[in-house]
Amino acid sequence: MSLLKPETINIMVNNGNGNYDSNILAQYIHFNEHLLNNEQSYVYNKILEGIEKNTGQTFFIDAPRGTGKTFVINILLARVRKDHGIALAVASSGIAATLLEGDKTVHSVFKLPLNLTRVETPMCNISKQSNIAQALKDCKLIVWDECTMAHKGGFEALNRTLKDIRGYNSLMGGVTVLLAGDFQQTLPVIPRGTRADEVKSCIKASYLWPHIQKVAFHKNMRVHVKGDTSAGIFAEMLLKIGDGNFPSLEAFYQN
Ligand SMILES: Nc1ncnc2c1ncn2[C@@H]1O[C@H](COP(=O)(O)OP(=O)(O)OP(=O)(O)O)[C@@H](O)[C@H]1O
Repeated sequence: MSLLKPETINIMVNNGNGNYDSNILAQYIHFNEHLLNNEQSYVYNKILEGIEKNTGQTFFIDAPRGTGKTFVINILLARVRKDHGIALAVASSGIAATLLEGDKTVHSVFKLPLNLTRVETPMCNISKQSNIAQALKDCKLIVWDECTMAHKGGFEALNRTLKDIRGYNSLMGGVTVLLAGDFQQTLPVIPRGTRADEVKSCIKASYLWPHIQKVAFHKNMRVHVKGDTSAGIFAEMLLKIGDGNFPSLEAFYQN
């Protein structure tokens, strides 16, 4: 059988029961794995090793816009699913979720409580008899994109729930978790809250944060691979805004 061209491969396709076509996924991996740049490759292999050795680590990829976070995540998802493993992919917002296979928001999949600020030890609203509980028990990888927008209580609720459902008292119940996001974009939104309230509620302020392995991407692949210089200018502008070094639009474009 001849190989499909990368752009014709749709790894989103499954048979509706969550079963993926291993041949299609193998081709997807074949076409894309060797394209990974050095920093992507380092992170990809580190996470893959964690999954294969079942080390139960939680990783955070600090990835500014266009550095290939979605690209790497989708190859990791394909790697797990090709071998019929369960990999769950969620995002904090609906828009980001559409870029990941699975197309689900973290609230809809993990049934996060809505009153995170008022409950001291929140748990996800998942019954142990449900299908999602079974999937959480069996899964090899959980990806949470845009986690930087999430309230730390949601992250802690997931940790508590995974420990309970999987019956294992280590971080995230021993499953490999990949968090991704960019703290220089959107922080959690706290209704009528101050800037300090937002900083206090983001996952960096969680007691779990020191236990997470941090890795980072720096190279803007929209510029390097796609030659999209305007994406580079926009990304640079976002970085300056995030660093608090953005004077004004006029001054930015004059430099
Ligand atoms: N190693 C690579 N080889 C070829 N293309 C790549 C590589 N890494 C990323 N790309 C391409 O670069 C573009 C940006 O990558 P991607 O969408 O994964 O970035 P991102 O970090 O998720 O960005 P954003 O946060 O803006 O969504 C995409 O078109 C992607 O296919």
